[in-house]
Amino acid sequence: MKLGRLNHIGVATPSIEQSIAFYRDVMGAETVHMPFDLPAQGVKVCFVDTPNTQIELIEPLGEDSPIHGFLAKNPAGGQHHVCYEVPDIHEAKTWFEAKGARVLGEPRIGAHGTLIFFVHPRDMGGVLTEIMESPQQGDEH
Ligand SMILES: CC[C@H](C(=O)O)C(=O)SCCNC(=O)CCNC(=O)[C@H](O)C(C)(C)COP(=O)(O)OP(=O)(O)OC[C@H]1O[C@@H](n2cnc3c(N)ncnc32)[C@H](O)[C@@H]1OP(=O)(O)O
Ligand SMILES: [Co+2]
Repeated sequence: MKLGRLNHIGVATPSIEQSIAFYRDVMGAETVHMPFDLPAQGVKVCFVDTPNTQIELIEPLGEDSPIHGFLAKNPAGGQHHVCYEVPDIHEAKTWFEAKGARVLGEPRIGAHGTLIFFVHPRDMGGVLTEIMESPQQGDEH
């Protein structure tokens, strides 16, 4: 498997609205996409475009959100995960499992509408890593 494009950097926040204001007013973001809920993944999501990737702002959605634990430890939020693109999500899952890394659950639809999975941070040098099947050519990034 080859290291693919950095699709986004996930940033957990207690308030997407406050983080949008920060990226717009302090960081000078020009394109902030409409926030949307991903109930199946327990997060509210907002993508902020940078010239070569995106910031994915994530806020807990529901009692079982997987980011409650992270925000309990980091109440102001923080860098949560990185996401790389792969051409074939199933091949990538087999690759990481063969390397002895813990793939968390089965591939499921992520925020860009393609299949994703996560690899446990303890097996990834401390970085929670999301692997995402590349959008079809021509889709918005
Ligand atoms: C999918 C929609 C969207 C998209 O892009 O498509 C998203 O990206 S949604 C993102 C939110 N969803 C997830 O994060 C799902 C995967 N995450 C998990 O399953 C958990 O967060 C998990 C298992 C990584 C951590 O579980 P928990 O929060 O309960 O923490 P633990 O105390 O069990 O942590 C164990 C160990 O891992 C360290 N840890 C936890 N979170 C992170 C992190 N974000 N980055 C780095 N390290 C992390 C934690 O400190 C513990 O380390 P230890 O050395 O044992 O103290
Ligand atoms: Co993500």
